[in-house]
Amino acid sequence: MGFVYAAKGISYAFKSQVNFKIEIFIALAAIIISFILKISFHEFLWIILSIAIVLIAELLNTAIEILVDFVSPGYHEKAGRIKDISAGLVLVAAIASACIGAFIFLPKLF
Ligand SMILES: Nc1ncnc2c1ncn2[C@@H]1O[C@H](COP(=O)(O)OP(=O)(O)OP(=O)(O)O)[C@@H](O)[C@H]1O
Repeated sequence: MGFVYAAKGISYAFKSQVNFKIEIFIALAAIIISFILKISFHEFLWIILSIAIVLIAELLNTAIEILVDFVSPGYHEKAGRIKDISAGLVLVAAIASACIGAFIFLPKLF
């Protein structure tokens, strides 16, 4: 039944996080563009991996934010620091994914 709880967690992240919705939208767009541009199987694996790291980062960030708010509801410098670092991990994943997407898609477009 672990799958049901996992689905509940992903569903919560989707409903509560605007960024997660945007990332899902970009992921679907990337998959559609992959088919339109007929990228290779290995290139498609990189796209899947890129999508996964961003979604995993966003889920982790969401969990960390909830955990911080739970253990430290008030203002605390360290609570803010943890959230900033957590936001940083999403940014690193997003930049890496954008680079991978650009390296795969751009040469096929221009
Ligand atoms: N309890 C806190 N103590 C100190 N600073 C905080 C605290 N909560 C948030 N902050 C600061 O505000 C920033 C934004 O925090 P917030 O919880 O609103 O996250 P967010 O990035 O806006 O995420 P989301 O929009 O997904 O809820 C944090 O990165 C941190 O710098």
